[in-house]
Amino acid sequence: MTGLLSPQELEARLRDVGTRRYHSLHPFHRLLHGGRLDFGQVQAWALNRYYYQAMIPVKDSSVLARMEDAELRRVWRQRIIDHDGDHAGEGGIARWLKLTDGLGLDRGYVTSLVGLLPATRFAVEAYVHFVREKSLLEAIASSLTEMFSPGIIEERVAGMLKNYDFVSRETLAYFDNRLTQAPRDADFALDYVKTHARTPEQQQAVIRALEFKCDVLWVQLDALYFAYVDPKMAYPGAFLPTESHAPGERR
Ligand SMILES: O=C(O)c1cc(C(=O)O)c2c(n1)C(=O)C(=O)c1cc(C(=O)O)[nH]c1-2
Repeated sequence: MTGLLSPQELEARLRDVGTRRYHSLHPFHRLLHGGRLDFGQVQAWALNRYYYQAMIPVKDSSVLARMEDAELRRVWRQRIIDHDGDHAGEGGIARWLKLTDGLGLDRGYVTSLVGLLPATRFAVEAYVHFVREKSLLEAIASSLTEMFSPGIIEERVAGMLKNYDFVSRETLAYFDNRLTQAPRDADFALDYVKTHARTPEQQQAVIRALEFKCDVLWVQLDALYFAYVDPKMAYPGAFLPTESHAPGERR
């Protein structure tokens, strides 16, 4: 068993997990950002990721419900507001739907989840269950992938704007707010785990929680790759792009 790490050593171990396992390394993202996906494949990505977006506030509500400290709840509740907004039509989920609108996907179809790949559903549900079942420390640690998200978001927005004429700054606006929200959230969560993981066992549990979360993100891209890139075996009933993938062409 590894001995007790200093807070700095723990942070270094966590950053190392990201370097090796974060979903920026996945071949599907390399294709997405490099402009090598067609319109239908980008639609499939946005449609599946909608479920992740929609469930993030459900996940954070579960985390919040387990916090017995009002000060902690006051900080964490901002995450739910960021995604749900204060009013209908505001917040991250609404902005994600602007992206699926911009890609010509019917809102009713997207939000019905009918076209979702089963692996997307299972991965996202696993994240929600994880934060309910594990310790609060592990639940908070599992959000730490956000330490690595500003890099991938900058790469994604620049790459997609350059390479696809069917997306615009406006349809990708979801990511603008994430560039400030993610570092704020990640700094808080990182400070929390560095302060509260006080035994070797707790520190290992924190590292495993981050590895688990990398798995949640990675497996969603595995499923997209299998269904829509190679060997293109989408689950029966899952979203199928139309035959023609001319950029800008609507389904
Ligand atoms: O675009 C991305 O690559 C990316 C990654 C992550 C992440 O690393 O978990 C999140 C998001 N985006 C995101 O938009 C988001 O709201 C979010 C919330 C969380 C979380 O675990 O609480 N991760 C992420």
